[in-house]
Amino acid sequence: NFKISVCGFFQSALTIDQQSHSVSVSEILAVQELDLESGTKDDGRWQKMSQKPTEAYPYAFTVSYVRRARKHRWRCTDVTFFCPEWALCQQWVQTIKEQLAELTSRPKHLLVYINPYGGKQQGTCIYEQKVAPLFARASISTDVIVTEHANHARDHLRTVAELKQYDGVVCVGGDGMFSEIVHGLVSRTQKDNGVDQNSPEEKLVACSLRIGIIPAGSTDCICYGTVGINDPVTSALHIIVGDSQPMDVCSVHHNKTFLKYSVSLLGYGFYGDVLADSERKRWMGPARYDFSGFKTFLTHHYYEGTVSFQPATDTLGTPRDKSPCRAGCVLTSLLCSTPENEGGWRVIRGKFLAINAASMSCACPRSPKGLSPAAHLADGTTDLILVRKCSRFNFLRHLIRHTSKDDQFDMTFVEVHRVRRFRFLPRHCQNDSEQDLRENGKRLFGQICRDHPARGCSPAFSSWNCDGEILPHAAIEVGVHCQLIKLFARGIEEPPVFEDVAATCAI
Ligand SMILES: Nc1ncnc2c1ncn2[C@@H]1O[C@H](COP(=O)(O)OP(=O)(O)OP(=O)(O)O)[C@@H](O)[C@H]1O
Ligand SMILES: CCCCCCCCCCCCC/C=C/[C@@H](O)[C@H](CO)NC(=O)CCCCC
Ligand SMILES: [Ca+2]
Repeated sequence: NFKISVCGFFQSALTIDQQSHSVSVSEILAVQELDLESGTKDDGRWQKMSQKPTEAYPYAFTVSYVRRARKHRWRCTDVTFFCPEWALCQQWVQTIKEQLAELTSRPKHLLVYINPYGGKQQGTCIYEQKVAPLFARASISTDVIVTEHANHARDHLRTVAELKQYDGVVCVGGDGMFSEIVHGLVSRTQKDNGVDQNSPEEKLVACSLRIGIIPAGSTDCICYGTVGINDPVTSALHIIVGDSQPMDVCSVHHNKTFLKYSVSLLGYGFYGDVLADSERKRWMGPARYDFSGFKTFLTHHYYEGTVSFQPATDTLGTPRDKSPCRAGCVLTSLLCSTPENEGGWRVIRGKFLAINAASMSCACPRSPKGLSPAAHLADGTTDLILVRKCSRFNFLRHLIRHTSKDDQFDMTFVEVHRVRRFRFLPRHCQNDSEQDLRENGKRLFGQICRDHPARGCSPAFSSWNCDGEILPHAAIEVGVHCQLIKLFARGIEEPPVFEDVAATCAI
């Protein structure tokens, strides 16, 4: 009354409850023979088995595999098989091990950076309790570094010898920590390949090491937008199975000098001001964004300037599409190529409450569909969202739509363009040589305005929020580098089919 076959995938028909269940080998995490003589397993999990060996079936092995749970969560589940013969048991264990060994995309050795101060300051605890045991079970070895200061991970990656010994880099933290890893890896790759990051037109060399994110931050929007949930166990399992998700990276330059890379949001005006205010309230933890968001909404500052951009006319999608980027997305599977007919530049001058460039959806627990719901992770474009000066009431309507099904772009004062490159020049910055002088003066004026808000007084300059970090200049040039990095992720899977599986079965 049972059948097991291996034909590209491992299949078992369970005798219990007459249920049948198949698990792809690619989603098996580990196989372990049970030591029945001592009556227990190395890690004590023996107690959890719902059925003990019988005289007829005295040998057993356990397969750990990925089970899909609610809301894109993955969990590690064990199933124990009992065998009548020792040799049969051995044969199964060996066969499964051989099949697993053929999965060459799985990492064996990882470099892990933990930010102990990100989010709710739980990074170390999350890694030790939830992630390290899973890596150990999957026989992944690690070198772990708990960071001691900001940019520790970035600078270590830039200089560490023998980076090639690793199959990937893992960061335990939030978007800021991920950004450090991106800067470290991208800079290192350009240095190793003799590429000058200061040239905005330069084609950058893609990084070969994949990056894993164990979410332990405040927003975790990169993790949320590439996995579908900010859950440490889910992310650890995506790393173990060796998923790979390419991602675009924007380079930001000022005056032909490299400033920063951005993977999620470049936001001037509203999101820049929220961030600038919230940085002074880090002690509040993730709640600082709600506080500063509310405060910034009330101040209702607008900023004048000129946005120039190169529309991505040759792409298959638009920012108003109804279908979001999901696992197996066709735009992501296309190879990046330099468009043959790069379109001309468009120029828009105006007064803006917000200028946002979203290279991915920027979905996060605060806004499950994100700033640009149809943005793609790896299509070589960013969605440029311009929110013109409008009433507080209308801006509130726009913001609230980020949290509902309504279209936040379907408003007269909002426009959105899918672009490959853009520039921003704040008003009063007429030429580059004058720029810094003017910026410093206006920044001072802006600060006075901020500190003593008066009716009709809006500061001349905001700041750019670059993936959660403030940029030192308002005038910037941005270019998208298609699929410059790869993550241990697969994009957000479509809603899973629920499965129930009994924990024990017989061969
Ligand atoms: N040991 C450390 N001490 C102080 N700061 C650190 C340390 N390690 C990393 N950092 C910095 O802390 C900043 C914030 O960290 P992280 O991104 O992990 O959390 P977060 O800001 O709470 O979350 P999010 O970025 O998702 O909003 C990062 O920019 C990083 O450079
Ligand atoms: C009245 C209800 C209004 C609700 C409006 C909700 C709109 C939320 C949109 C969320 C956009 C998140 C963009 C992500 C940016 C990250 O790169 C960055 C680093 O973590 N986070 C922030 O800057 C933190 C920025 C946090 C902003 C709130
Ligand atoms: Ca993109």
